Amino acid sequence: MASADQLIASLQGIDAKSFSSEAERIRARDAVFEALRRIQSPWDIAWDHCWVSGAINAAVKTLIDAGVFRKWAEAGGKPITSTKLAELTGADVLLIQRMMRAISGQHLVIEVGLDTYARTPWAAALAEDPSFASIYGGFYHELNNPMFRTLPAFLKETGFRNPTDVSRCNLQYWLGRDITLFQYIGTNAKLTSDFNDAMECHSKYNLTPWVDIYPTETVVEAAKEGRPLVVDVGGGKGHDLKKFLARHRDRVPPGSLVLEDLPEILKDVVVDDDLSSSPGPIAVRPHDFFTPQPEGARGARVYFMHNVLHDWPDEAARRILRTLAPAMEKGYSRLLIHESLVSAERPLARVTVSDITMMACLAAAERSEDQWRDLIASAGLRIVKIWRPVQSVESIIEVEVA
Ligand SMILES: C[S@@+](CC[C@H](N)C(=O)[O-])C[C@H]1O[C@@H](n2cnc3c(N)ncnc32)[C@H](O)[C@@H]1O
Repeated sequence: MASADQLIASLQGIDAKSFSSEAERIRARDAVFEALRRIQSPWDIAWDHCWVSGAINAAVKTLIDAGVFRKWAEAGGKPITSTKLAELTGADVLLIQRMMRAISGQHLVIEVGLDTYARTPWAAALAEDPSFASIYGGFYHELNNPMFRTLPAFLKETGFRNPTDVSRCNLQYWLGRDITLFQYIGTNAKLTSDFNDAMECHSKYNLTPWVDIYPTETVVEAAKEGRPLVVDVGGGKGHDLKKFLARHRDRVPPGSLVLEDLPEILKDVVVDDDLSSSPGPIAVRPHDFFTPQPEGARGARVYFMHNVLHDWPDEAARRILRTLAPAMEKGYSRLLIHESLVSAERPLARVTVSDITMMACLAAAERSEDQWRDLIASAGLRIVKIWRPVQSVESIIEVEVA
């Protein structure tokens, strides 16, 4: 018989800082989650799925919109009552009390006294990192979560076929419009900015930075003069180029890091807010990756694609690669595909959740190593090496012209 007291005692005092490395933290987190599922009754699990997710997302979004986390931080971030939070935000005290009780029940804040709450690292991050708070904004709240509502009906209506047509998938079924995901995001400035923030957060919190996986010193060492160093294809806000820049600032000539994305996605992107030089190291170039690379972006040492190809079914992904390949110099240029690999056995839960997300919004998929090999070979390219960090969600597939 397991002793609840013993178990509870062994879990007391554990937090994210209790482990010797990030890989150890993730191992422990996954084990605790697995144990939780074994302890939960079927009803506990259904309760989490069908009640908790919706109610808590709504409470969190309401508290963010009311300014609770921001005002709490401005007031010093110490334990605080709901009454004080209502006073700071001008919101109804009863409403704030109910929302705070709800998120406290999920251990998102800690009840330390009567109606008094302390911040967790999550609650502090909502105030300190605006892009983290915006995850609960236009992208997830207005798009990512609601689009799942229609996925089962769409799959039923289409005879439970695996979707592969990006222009006739669940997104169009849900929206009732003939529009693809990135076109739809581009129609709304707030959604575009929230989407870019969400991608930045993935890049910041969901994985090992690419410069810690791939030996980026080889990029600067081998660089040919007058050529771009890194072209970030579909690079969003440019957060991955900034990681490279932070590592190699002294060895990056002006304009040699090229940020490419659709014009509407790049419209409000600022890459050089912390850089005084002009022109800065990062050149922003609107570009559609279904068209050939422009003159200034050819023959680069590295073409970098982070979470781009998982947005596209095989045929479109092959077209993107075949369109890019002629810009690569054989024996010199590398394509770094920074993506998840679905393991044959016990694939990471983050990857399988992302797989269903790709299915729902783009009729696309996360790929296994074999699927990546087939796709890359079919575009006239070959894999040099797969850099696969321990316990990390995403790997780097290093590719060159075959
Ligand atoms: C999942 S996001 C990844 C963004 C960024 N690489 C990152 O990892 O945060 C995919 C990116 O591809 C861009 N994209 C979609 N279609 C494109 C196209 N036809 N040409 C260029 N970029 C495109 C999107 O705007 C988006 O920024």
